[in-house]
Amino acid sequence: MIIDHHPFEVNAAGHLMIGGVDSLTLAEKYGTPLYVYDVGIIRKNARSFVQTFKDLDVQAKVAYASKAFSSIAMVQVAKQEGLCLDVVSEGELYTALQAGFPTERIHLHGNNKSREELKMAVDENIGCIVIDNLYEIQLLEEILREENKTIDVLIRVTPGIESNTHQYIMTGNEDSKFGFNLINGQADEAFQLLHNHGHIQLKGLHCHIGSQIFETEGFMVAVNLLFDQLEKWLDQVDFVPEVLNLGGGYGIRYTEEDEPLAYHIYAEKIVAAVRENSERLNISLPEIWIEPGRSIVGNAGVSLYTIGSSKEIPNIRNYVSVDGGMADNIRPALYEAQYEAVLANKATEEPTTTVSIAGKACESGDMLIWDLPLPEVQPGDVLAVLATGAYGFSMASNYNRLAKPAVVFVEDGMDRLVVRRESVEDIVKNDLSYE
Ligand SMILES: Cc1ncc(COP(=O)(O)O)c(C=O)c1O
Ligand SMILES: N[C@@H](CCCC[NH3+])C(=O)O
Repeated sequence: MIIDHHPFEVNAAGHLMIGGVDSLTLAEKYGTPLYVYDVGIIRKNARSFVQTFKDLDVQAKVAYASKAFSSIAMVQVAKQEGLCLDVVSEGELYTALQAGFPTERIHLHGNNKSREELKMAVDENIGCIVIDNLYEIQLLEEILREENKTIDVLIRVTPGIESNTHQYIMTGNEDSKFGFNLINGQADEAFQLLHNHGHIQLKGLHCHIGSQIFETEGFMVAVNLLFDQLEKWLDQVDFVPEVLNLGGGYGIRYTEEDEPLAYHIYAEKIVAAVRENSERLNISLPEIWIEPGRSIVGNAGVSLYTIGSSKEIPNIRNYVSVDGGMADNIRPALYEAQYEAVLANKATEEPTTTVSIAGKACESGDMLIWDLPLPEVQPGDVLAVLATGAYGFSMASNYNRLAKPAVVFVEDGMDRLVVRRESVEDIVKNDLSYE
């Protein structure tokens, strides 16, 4: 059964339960489309990374990559769990500040950070800036000189690894817009500028090899490549890194075909590789940082939709349309991402039909799921698309001027609205008249 691949229960009435609440009650109370998160699952995911490092007795920081899902409530959960926070823009940083997130636990990323974003980071005394390019170094130097301040940084390097994932979400390969390439000497150029800098404290290196990765080999190779470079800097100028950040990318289960590793396995393998290399170089073990995004929130999120019209094309396909689609989940259209779904009101009924789930946008590509086995579908049924917690809300748009759905958190049988549904007034609120 589809529901067996996902961490949700079904009640005696056959309704999907999320965090101890009947999903139909949520659909009724808040309307659809609706993003619902089981906060208990978010906490469990976060703790499995944090606990592994504790068990291994290594200094580590787990930074939640807030691009996966950023909202004030989510940032507050990350704070409660003792995580650090990876932000990549003024908006994500502002969200963190509004959430009261401790600034020293915030890390700023981005391949084109603006002067304003860098200044905001410096003014707020955030914990670390991950330097991506030479232009950024120039901007940051100017700001720090003007303000006579210092800040901790990591150099983001691109190790030249083709991770086993979709081309658009692969980031560590040589031909990438991110970071300084290790192979062609760009990383060395950044290092020469940054080590022994008056205002910039170089703490170590960062690399992120890609996203939705199901094996540990790529992380091992990345660690080895980072250490090959570090060895040179150790020999040349006695540079010993205090921090190594291995990024995020830990894969989750969207469908039955996905076979993710338990999160502790990634952490254990990374620690083993860093330990082995540190021993080889005879340096102390650097602090290990990771930046999981999808693996913290992905499987905790469910998108609820109401079924509307359908179109049967004999011998070809049955289309069933829902009240959302690519505007609230662009991933199927953008990456051909696959999802599974159940009827929330018939979650354990055997499938009797196969339908393709269409969104309501004026776009043929607005399909959420192709060929989904379901029980008999009626208008008004609630469809629950599973594992939509990462890069759904955060990549949502107002295409066709569709309003963004609300977000509800559920924990221990209690539900709470954490992002209000947009209204049509919200959609036109920045429009100005031209009459
Ligand atoms: C630098 C960096 N860190 C962390 C992440 C989070 O990745 P994921 O959500 O796959 O864990 C990303 C996105 O891929 C990223 O680019
Ligand atoms: N947005 C991508 C992953 C993010 C990549 C970020 N570097 C996805 O939905 O899978």
